[in-house]
Parts: sequence; C-alpha cells; structure tokens
Amino acid sequence: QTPPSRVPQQIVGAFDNLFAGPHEGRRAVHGNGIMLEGSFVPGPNAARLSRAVHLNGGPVPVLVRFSDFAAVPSLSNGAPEASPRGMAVRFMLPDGGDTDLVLHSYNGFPAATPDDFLAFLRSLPNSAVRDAFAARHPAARRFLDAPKPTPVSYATEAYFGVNAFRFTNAEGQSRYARYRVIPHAGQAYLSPSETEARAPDFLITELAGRLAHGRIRFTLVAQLAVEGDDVADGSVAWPSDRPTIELGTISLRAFAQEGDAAQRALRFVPTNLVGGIAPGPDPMLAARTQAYRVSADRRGAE
Ligand code: HEM
Repeated sequence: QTPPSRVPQQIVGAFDNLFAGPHEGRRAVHGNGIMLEGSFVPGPNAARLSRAVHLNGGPVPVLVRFSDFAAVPSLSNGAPEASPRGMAVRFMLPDGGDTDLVLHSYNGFPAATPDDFLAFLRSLPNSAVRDAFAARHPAARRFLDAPKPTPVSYATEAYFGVNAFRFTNAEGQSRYARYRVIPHAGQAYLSPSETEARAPDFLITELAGRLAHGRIRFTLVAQLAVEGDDVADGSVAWPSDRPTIELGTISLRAFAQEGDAAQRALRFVPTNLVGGIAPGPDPMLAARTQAYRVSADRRGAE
C-alpha cells in the first residue's frame, strides 16, 4: 500500500495560486456553475456494457452542474479561462445511493500523470516556463494550442470523461471505455466578436430561455477501447473510429431549486461509482478523488 500522495493537495494549492484563491465556500477550480435537474433514461444497448443499476432499469433522476474552468468569482462566461467547460452529473439510484460523472469540454488533458499536471499548473504563470514545459510535453502543447471557442450554450457543447473506466456486464465480460456526452442541439460556438457582445453571465440567461421552450437533451455515450489503446493515459484522445455504445439520454427539465447553498454542499467525485463500473488503471483517477476531497472539505461540502 502506497502512502497518500501530497500531490493532489499541491494541485489544489496550484489552482489557488492561479485563481487568487481559496474563495470562501467555492470550488478550487470550476468555481462558477449552475445546476439543473432532470432524468436519465438508459438506452437499449447499455446493459451490454455494464450491469450498473442506472444503465439497466427505468428512468432515474439526475442533477447536472455546468461550470466554467477558472475559479475566479468575477469570471465572465466568455473569458478565455472559462474553457474548458465542465459538466458533472449525479444519478440518484433506486436504492437511495448515487453515482457521478465528471466531464469537461476538451477531449484529452494537458498531462498524463498527477506529477506532470502539478508541474503544468505551476508553469502557467510564466510564459517562458510554460513554453519550455510544453516543448517537453506534447499533451500540454496540444491542450494550449487547441481552439477553445465559447459555446452558444452549455447545451451546444460536447463533454468528455477523459479517464477510462472498466465496465462489466451481467455475463461478467469487462471492457474499458471513456464517457462522452453529445448535445442533441448540436455543437455550436460563437465567433470572438459575438462572444465579446454577450453579457458576462449570458450562458445562464441562455439556459433559462432554452428551458422555457422544452427539455435540454444529451446522449451519453461510451467510447470503447480496442487492443493497443492506452487506458491509463487520459491525455491522448483515442481515434474517432473507435466503437461506441449509446448508454442513454440525459434530459434536463429546469434549474435545480436549491440555488447557491446546494452548489456549495454538493460534492461530485469521479470515483463515486456503482457495481458494474470500476476505475481503470489511470493514476489521475485516484489523484482527482483526493484533490476533490481537499477542495470540497474546505468549502464545507456535505
Ligand atoms: C489529476 C487531475 C485532476 C485534478 C487534480 C482535478 C482537480 C479538481 C478539483 C480540486 C476540483 C474541485 C472539486 C470540488 O471542490 O468539489 C475539480 C472540479 C472539477 N473537475 Fe477536475 N481535476 C482533474 C482532472 C479533471 C478532468 C480530467 C476533468 C474532466 C474530464 C475534470 C473536470 C472537472 C469538473 C467538471 C469539475 C467541477 C465539478 C463540479 O461541478 O463540482 N477534472 N477538479
């Protein structure tokens, strides 16, 4: 048994350094968000991948939190540091338990290991140090260079789970896969001048307008690993021709009633799992779990 690493705690410290935190009652990263409620209906093929209860039964209630990346309270939705966007999903299970997904809008990650992620975050304040780091780490270079346009809506963005999980079905067959969430409204983005013209919180008013016209829907998909795909390294996207299984439809009905206090109280954890889904060998999952705990404990989450 390896002793708990200090790296997740240090990553939270690196976020604080970047965002002038900690900010009272708020997350260390993805600090600004909005919560919606709705339901999830599993697709007919979901059970082929996993025996997980929410992938095998009737509809279950969900709570979704959309967020912007930088944990700066005054950050506007159109700021460059607002990308990648986040989408966290909590499924409320029939037995009273729950399970979470924590996704973002970039298909990959700037680092493959917690140590590299810490070094990447620490390099960011100084452009020369950052560029030197990126020259030695192609995943960081790819992330920095990737276009990060502002979406028309949280409902016109696609979201990626990045770190692979191991799914096991009722026959005991296991496969590695990564989550992705595809918007029914299609992916749509603003031009820089359109972004500039938007109000600082336009993504929230936009959602209000959209919800008045009906539900917001997304398809939850599992992208399956094939022989040779690295299931321990979320920094590299798998080729787009990998087989996928539709796990079901997330359908959002309204803003969650609870407001700011509920956002503070709620802790999403990427390894809050149920039988039929287990972490893959990616070292980031354990580091994420520890870091989210540090951040949630200090804001007084439940
Ligand atoms: C080692 C890698 C990572 C570390 C250390 C890390 C750390 C954190 C921390 C400390 C939080 C705040 C949690 C809280 O206060 O409740 C957070 C939130 C979040 N992270 Fe990560 N993260 C990592 C990788 C990722 C990846 C790969 C994704 C996307 C696939 C992601 C997406 C998010 C999202 C969406 C949130 C907001 C969750 C919410 O709405 O409560 N993170 N992360």
